[in-house]
Amino acid sequence: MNNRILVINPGSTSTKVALFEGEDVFCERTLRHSSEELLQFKTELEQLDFRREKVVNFLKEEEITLSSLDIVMARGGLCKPIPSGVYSIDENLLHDLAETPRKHASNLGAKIAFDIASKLSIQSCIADPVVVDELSDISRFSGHPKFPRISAFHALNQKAIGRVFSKQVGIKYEDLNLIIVHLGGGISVGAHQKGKVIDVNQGLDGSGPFSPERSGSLPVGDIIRASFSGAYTQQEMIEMVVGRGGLYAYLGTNDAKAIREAAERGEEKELEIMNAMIYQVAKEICSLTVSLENNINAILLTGGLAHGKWITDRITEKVKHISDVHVFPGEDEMWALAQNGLMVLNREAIPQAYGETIY
Ligand SMILES: Nc1ncnc2c1ncn2[C@@H]1O[C@H](COP(=O)(O)OP(=O)(O)O)[C@@H](O)[C@H]1O
Ligand SMILES: CCCC(=O)OP(=O)(O)O
Repeated sequence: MNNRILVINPGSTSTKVALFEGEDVFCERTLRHSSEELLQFKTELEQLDFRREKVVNFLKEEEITLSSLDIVMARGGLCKPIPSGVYSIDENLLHDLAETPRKHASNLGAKIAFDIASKLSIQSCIADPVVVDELSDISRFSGHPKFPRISAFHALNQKAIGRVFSKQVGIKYEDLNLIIVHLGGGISVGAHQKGKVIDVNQGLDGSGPFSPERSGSLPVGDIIRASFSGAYTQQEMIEMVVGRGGLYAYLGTNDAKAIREAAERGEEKELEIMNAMIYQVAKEICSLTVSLENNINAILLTGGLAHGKWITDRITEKVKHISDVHVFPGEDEMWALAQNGLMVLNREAIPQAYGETIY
């Protein structure tokens, strides 16, 4: 067996697909989806066929023989809160991902992986889905018992980057205190205390800095009044928060690269909005010094926007008094999923049953 692992990772602005052979990447592609392309669908679930077709086309274009695959790994979505780990994709999991009221592209990964794997009678799994929940008790308080804070963030990439950094410094991830910032279509800022994410902004539709396509925290009274004003549908309100919030709302595009380039050229509006986003990210980082009791080994910046040195330099300038800042551009989610797949194939990890681990 060659240990051929197909990895599928749907994010808010892209579907990343890769084929690994053991530890090595054989081929990899980021299939970008523009705001226009995605906004033709009313819900994420409606994007299923569109995204699955993109994955199947990738397999054809790369001339990958389906029968040569050994396992399919996908980034997991907004199912019920579960511990960090690797999970078999089963009907239970697919049901919860289809029914969840919280919509996100990662809800589609398991279904696409399952459909491909079942035809081949091979295993399909998710690992460290976005609902990994290790919050401390105190960080669950929001301000009203009806609305506790929940854990929804870039768990897979934050943990993978935490482990990459731990290897670099020769200290176990479980022995480090880190603030890890994922700067993607959504932005999440996590306090990693000895291997557990004890506090993190709800990076989907809850709180934190605004991002290329999300509003982050909004003035809640104004939101309630707008929701009941009759001026907007529920869908329109949700889209102001996820999909058409943040950079998109201010500038009409979620393409942070193009906006960063314009800001660097000195275009006034782009510069002002980029500076505001950077300011909010830095504020969020500083807030986690409380969660980690000022005992922080390093701050790690990762995600697509971390390719922009202009952005990471500005964040660094604002938070370098807390700890050293290290930049890991892009993300290691594909590699992390492949590693989990390899461990399953080598029987070093036994996939857990989702239904038995829900908190
Ligand atoms: N060099 C760059 N400078 C600034 N932003 C970038 C750069 N490269 C990519 N990006 C932005 O990163 C975002 C996508 O981040 P990524 O982590 O890949 O997204 P997703 O959250 O969809 O997986 C896009 O807004 C893209 O424009
Ligand atoms: C729910 C948090 C995960 C997330 O926001 O992922 P993307 O930035 O890839 O959309």
